Amino acid sequence: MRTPVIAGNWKMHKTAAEALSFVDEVKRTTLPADVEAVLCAPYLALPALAEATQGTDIGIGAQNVHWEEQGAYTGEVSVPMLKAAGVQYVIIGHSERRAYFAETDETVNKKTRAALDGGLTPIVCVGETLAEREADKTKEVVQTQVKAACAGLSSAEMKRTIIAYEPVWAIGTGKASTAADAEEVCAFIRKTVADLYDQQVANEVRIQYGGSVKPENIRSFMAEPNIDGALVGGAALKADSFIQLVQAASAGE
Ligand SMILES: O=C(CO)COP(=O)(O)O
Repeated sequence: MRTPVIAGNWKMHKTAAEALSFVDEVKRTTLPADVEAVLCAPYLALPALAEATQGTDIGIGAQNVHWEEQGAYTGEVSVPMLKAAGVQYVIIGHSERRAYFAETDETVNKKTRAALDGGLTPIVCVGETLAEREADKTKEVVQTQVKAACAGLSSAEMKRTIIAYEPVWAIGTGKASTAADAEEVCAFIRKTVADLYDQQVANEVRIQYGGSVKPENIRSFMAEPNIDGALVGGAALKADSFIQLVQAASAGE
């Protein structure tokens, strides 16, 4: 069975010191062993977080990465740099990066390729805007994004890739998708992977839902067969809320 992944995306929140006090609080509880818990922090907090979580089951992720290993790319950070800092995951192609920082399906693919080559687990974000949903284009948009992001990946690489379905209209709005609607799209993403690879690969790929997930609604998403966890923004900024989200994703709940 697929291990659920609950990943907090802190976006542009928390200094290194604030990140450390969050982790101190999380470390005071025992998190369920059947859930992968990940914190995706701003670059500057990553080395401290990686050190503070050594010997725990908490994974650490970045929120972006460049596809080259090094070079004249002012302001960028590479996969080997993240690896050296103790990072294991990286969010790629978040809708905020697509909208504000000109990320395209092509750069998302290059970053996914680089992450996998360098031994990081990519969390690739896909999702439609409100206008696209209203124009009944959700599946078309998501399929195009998944196909582009995963172009050229081997079956083994695809299995290591996490896909996060994040409808743009649900992010930070307090208006989460219904669990049924999210399930429909996540099932469609799994079918897209099955068509691109085979059913076995599709069965192993983890697909998260993201967009206004909170402790109060996470159980409804986790109850769906094709939703394997969540990518969480606002509700992952407080340790007690993050702990509740991870606990709610456990089969023991
Ligand atoms: O963008 C998100 C996670 O990547 C979702 O953010 P919110 O949980 O704040 O809606």
